[in-house]
Amino acid sequence: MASEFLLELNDIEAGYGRAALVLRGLTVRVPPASVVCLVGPNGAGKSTVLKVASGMLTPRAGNIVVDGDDVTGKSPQQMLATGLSHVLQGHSVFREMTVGENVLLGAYSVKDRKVIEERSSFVKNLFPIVGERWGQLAGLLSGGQQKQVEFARSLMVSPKVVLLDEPSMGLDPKTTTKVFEQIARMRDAGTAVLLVEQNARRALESADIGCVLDLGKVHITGPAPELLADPKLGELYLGGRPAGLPAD
Ligand SMILES: Nc1ncnc2c1ncn2[C@@H]1O[C@H](COP(=O)(O)OP(=O)(O)OP(=O)(O)O)[C@@H](O)[C@H]1O
Repeated sequence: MASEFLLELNDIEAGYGRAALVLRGLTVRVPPASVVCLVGPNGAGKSTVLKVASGMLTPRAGNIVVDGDDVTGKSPQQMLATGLSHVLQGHSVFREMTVGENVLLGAYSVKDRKVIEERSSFVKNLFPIVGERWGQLAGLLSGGQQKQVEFARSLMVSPKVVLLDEPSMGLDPKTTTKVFEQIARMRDAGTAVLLVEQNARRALESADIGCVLDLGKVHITGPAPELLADPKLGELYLGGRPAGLPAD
């Protein structure tokens, strides 16, 4: 029987070295064909959640389940092999390499040339700019186009869930809108997405499910439109009231 969730982080406790815990009993679940968005104040632990999910940080308690299999304690390479692909915060495109070379880096663990060709065609189709600029230096692309190269690279392992850390960072509002459209395309093409964002309101507008993280726990989770419409949540975490709502 297929699992109800592609990724489950259950009751996770995690932190860095001897410092106090950052995550204190956090639970996040990602259903198939969904974009789940984690929002919360600076330093709440959003990026730490993704590091735990991708095996960069081993939790001190709790478990990680991918499509029904407990994968807690696996290395980043093993997590990638189980179907979790992490796109880190900031820009990770190699500017002096071509777009194609950047994308193919994501397929370094894939040995079958035919599979690599099939997946290359898939990402070129999903992100047309990647196909159009395949042979050009990646450094010549705009910030939003480079993001698409990063997304394409992450899809070359055919992941179950892509983990996106602040995909809108450094992008102007128009480009941000385009990047969120590309994220929805990834979901529609069959890859679930867990993303974290500072730009909470904008991210929730494009997400299916929202999770509000504070003090190392998820305090509220639900359909993103409901979270967006909640005036209390708006004031506390989303930088103001929903549009059109009168003041008390
Ligand atoms: N490598 C690290 N070593 C030690 N502490 C760290 C490390 N990375 C993060 N932290 C600490 O963990 C806490 C949570 O950080 P994290 O980056 O997960 O938060 P965040 O919610 O993503 O923040 P932001 O929105 O500002 O990016 C912070 O107090 C931070 O200082």
